[in-house]
Amino acid sequence: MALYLKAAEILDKVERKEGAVKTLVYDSKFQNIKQLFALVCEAQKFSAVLQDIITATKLLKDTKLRMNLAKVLVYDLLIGQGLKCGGSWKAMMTKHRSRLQSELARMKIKKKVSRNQDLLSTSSGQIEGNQLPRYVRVNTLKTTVEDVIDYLKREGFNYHGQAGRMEDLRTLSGKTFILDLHLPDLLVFPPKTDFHDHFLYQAGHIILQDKASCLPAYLLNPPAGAQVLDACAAPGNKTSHLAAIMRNKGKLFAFDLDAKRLSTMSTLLLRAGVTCQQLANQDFLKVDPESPEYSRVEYILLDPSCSGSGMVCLRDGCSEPQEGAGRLQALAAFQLRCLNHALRFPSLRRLAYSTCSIHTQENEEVVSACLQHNRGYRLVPLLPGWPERGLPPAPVPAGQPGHHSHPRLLRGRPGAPSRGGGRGGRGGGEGSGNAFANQPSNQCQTPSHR
Ligand SMILES: C[S@@+](CC[C@H](N)C(=O)[O-])C[C@H]1O[C@@H](n2cnc3c(N)ncnc32)[C@H](O)[C@@H]1O
Repeated sequence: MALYLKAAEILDKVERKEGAVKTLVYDSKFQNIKQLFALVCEAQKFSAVLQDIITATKLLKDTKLRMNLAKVLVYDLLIGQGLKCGGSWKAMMTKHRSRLQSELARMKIKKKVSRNQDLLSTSSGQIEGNQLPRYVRVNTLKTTVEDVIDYLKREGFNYHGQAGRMEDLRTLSGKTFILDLHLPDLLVFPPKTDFHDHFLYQAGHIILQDKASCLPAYLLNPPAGAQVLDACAAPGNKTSHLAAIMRNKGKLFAFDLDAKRLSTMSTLLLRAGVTCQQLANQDFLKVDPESPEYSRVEYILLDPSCSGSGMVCLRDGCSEPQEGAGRLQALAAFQLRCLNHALRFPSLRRLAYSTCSIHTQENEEVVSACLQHNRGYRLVPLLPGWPERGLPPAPVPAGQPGHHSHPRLLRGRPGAPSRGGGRGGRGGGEGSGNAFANQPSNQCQTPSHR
């Protein structure tokens, strides 16, 4: 019962705009945070469907339940894994079960869908995530883009070549797909195309990874043979992308604090054919940059824990994601510590920092603060065709070391490999991106969303 009361309370608070789901769940002190978070997210996702069922069956009148309490109970009864309570609530809900089930079935027939999931895109509470293209990264450790395209064509998919503009990604429908505009190993399918049971996915030939999540490794672009460090790595999608870019040659140190996530990562990397990794269940902040083991680390990917406010699935139903100020501050402080720590590796040439947050506190402000403390580093312009740049970092005060009158116009050392701006890039001029530099040999770049 406590689970449902707490979940309903959080939904009430979200409606009153008292905070984002993740923060409210986190702050609830409920003993099983994961279970609570999953229930709240699902009930919120299916909110419009649940409301329609509850209204049509007059459940509130008959049971005297509040709407959000009814929603979480009906969710678990009809869509989730069954009620996790006993006593009077279970008896009450069981009494109404067949009426509620009939209403759900009627709704599916009316909308001409067979799965509960498919009700989402047709309900009034349409979710944004459902409208995003399905991105599929070709795992070049196991296959080639050409082979995957051929395979899918033989299965009846129509390949429309490389996208020429962003609009091409939005107009995909049916069994069509295209090659992404920016990333050479990324295929784009219409929203909701499901590959989870597909042979190519099961065999690790394709990875289901959003475009935003592909940017950090793509932009870091470590060459084959390099020594690379992935600081907060699990579950490892970016790690496997890095390994693919390095063609499994070199060394990829990957750390994560969470043993369970690291073990999942280990399985995923095996499936993806990654062999150049060295995993460690370790706090990155306790990794010694001066250790001889890391003396040749030249590339670091830093994708630390964040508020997740930029993840579409977590924003569903919230018009304006709101984080508790205290939590954001704590996250930003942690991210800054990680970033400052990463810049202490003596051979570091380039670092990619990413979050899936939409808050400037976790993005631009962290980068600005870091650059203020690490005058040997600068941002460099990458991916010039990318439309979103975020805010420029606070300028270094005039007269102080590292001051540049037009920091956005500075670039990394000529010849230092960089996507979009240097070797192997796609052209584009100085200052065309969210990138800064001040010491020739070190680069720090910030794709700000995963
Ligand atoms: C955003 S997730 C990383 C996602 C991953 N880069 C990917 O693409 O699959 C952040 C990860 O950082 C880990 N983490 C948090 N604090 C850490 C620390 N001090 N040291 C190492 N890992 C940490 C968390 O366990 C979590 O798995």
